[in-house]
Amino acid sequence: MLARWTLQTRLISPKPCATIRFKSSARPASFEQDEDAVEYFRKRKTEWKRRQGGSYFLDHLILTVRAGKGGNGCAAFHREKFKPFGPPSGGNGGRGGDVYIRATGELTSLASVPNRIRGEAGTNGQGTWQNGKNGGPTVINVPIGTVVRELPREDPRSAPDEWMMEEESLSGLDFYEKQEAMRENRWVHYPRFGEANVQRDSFKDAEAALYKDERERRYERRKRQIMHPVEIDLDREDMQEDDTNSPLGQRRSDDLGVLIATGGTGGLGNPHFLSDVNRSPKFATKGHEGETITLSLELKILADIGLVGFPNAGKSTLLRAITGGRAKAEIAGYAFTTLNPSVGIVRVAEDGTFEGELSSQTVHDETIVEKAEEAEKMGRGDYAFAATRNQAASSTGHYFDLYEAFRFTVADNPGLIEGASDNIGLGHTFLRAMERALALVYVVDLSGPAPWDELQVLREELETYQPGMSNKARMVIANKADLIGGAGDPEDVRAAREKLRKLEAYVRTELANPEEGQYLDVIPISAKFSQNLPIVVSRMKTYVEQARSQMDRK
Ligand SMILES: Nc1nc2c(ncn2[C@@H]2O[C@H](COP(=O)(O)OP(=O)(O)OP(=O)(O)O)[C@@H](O)[C@H]2O)c(=O)[nH]1
Ligand SMILES: [Mg+2]
Repeated sequence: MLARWTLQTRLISPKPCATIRFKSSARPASFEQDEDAVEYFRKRKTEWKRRQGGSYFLDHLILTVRAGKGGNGCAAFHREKFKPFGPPSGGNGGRGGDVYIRATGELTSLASVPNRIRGEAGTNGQGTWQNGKNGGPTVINVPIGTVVRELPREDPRSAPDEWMMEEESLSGLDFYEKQEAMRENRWVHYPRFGEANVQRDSFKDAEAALYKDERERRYERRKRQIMHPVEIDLDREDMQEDDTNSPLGQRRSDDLGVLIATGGTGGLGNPHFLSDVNRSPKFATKGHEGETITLSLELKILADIGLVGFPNAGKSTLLRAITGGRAKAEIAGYAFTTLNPSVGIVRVAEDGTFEGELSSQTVHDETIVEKAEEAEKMGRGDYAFAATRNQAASSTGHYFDLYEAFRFTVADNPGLIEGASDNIGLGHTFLRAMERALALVYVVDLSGPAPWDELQVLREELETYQPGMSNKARMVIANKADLIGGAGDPEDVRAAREKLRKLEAYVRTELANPEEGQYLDVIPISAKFSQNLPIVVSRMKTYVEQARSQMDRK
């Protein structure tokens, strides 16, 4: 009763939450023991992730780009001894920086791309005809294979452009207030001449011309958005546009990629408004806002193999085990530990050994246990004489950098549960990453009461997400085999064998696709204790090889 009461007060009153807002590493020891608090924070984190609707996953991102704002023009007059009325001398503002997008082989996911990007602003013009400096270009680096699409303006996720933002800020004002606010956004006045300026006909003419120009710009921008929305398939590293300002046939010296948003033009200095009727213009214009564009970035292929399984089946443990601990997937004994798909690279040598196999003695325990062990080792000073990863590898005759013959990527996913299609758990969003995987692998907990039921749910959920998707599944990994069979008691071993056989029978009758001659392999393993992994890796390697050769043939 007491436990429930504490949980409820946390939910309604913000104060205790505020006091326990620290990083997991900085949590006091007592925090980990307060199971209610841990449970509450975990649920809140899962809920938060779900609300994002998958917009920040590694393979998909909604990105708002605003190119740089142009610098303001300057209203100034030349001052010189014996020349009381010098000519207007305000410089123009610098152009705002453009934003480009470029594919690079150095990245493998969209994780490093921020979801808001602002181009560099141009600087303001100054007196004595000094123009402002142009903003430099901003380049967004994305992995090769990224498809970039512009979201239409009607899409609720797309960011408002400068005119929509202005409209919003002016709502509720009367005509004169609006007029004043709009002038404020567009004009720079010579000190103390603001009120006098706006009365003059020359200013009114200039203002009419400015609005006309703005309407044209706005029309052109909207027309472009409708007729030619940005859609780029960045499948090569050297894609770049010719620089329209460079002499014919000459390429831009720097590889900037493809232009996606142009910077705003700089404001005009007051000399621009010099005319027969106005010999002393005391106003200049402000710089234009840069182009705003909302893009959806999608990575075509994220990983070769996708792991699909219930929460806690041991997917993250498996990924760590087959990558030799390089993939930093978090492992814990509660559901939805993994909130984002993460990708690991499996490296296989010529003789079929893989990196994780070299450290087959390693136990991949829960992250919190591993961290505590590491800290203890560190405290004892054990690391001072420990072999480095390369030394350890060379003692077994393997330098992976030298003998690596094949590599493929495996994605660890958040857990999938029954009803994911109704947005229970993390929903389906992360399965998008798996849509284009070359092969899928089911991971089930063999120690559970009915692993075959899990398989059925997984298959149904895949099919609900995308009909035909479950055909990509090639293997069933029966994890946690160490937990069944007891301590070698013949009766327990027999029961364990029986269970495995039942699972195999289920897979053969229910999951196979005999028309295509496809039967799924069932492989019992223990990811935690790295048992029976070589066979898993060699089968995965075969699937990837087959799928790749089929892709080449197409
Ligand atoms: N005994 C035993 N325990 C295992 C094995 N594999 C994983 N576990 C344990 O099972 C629990 C869950 O493991 P995770 O790897 O976090 O499971 P997951 O499928 O990634 O779970 P989610 O991220 O929540 O979907 C942890 O407590 C692991 O230590 C295994 O082979 N044997
Ligand atoms: Mg996990």
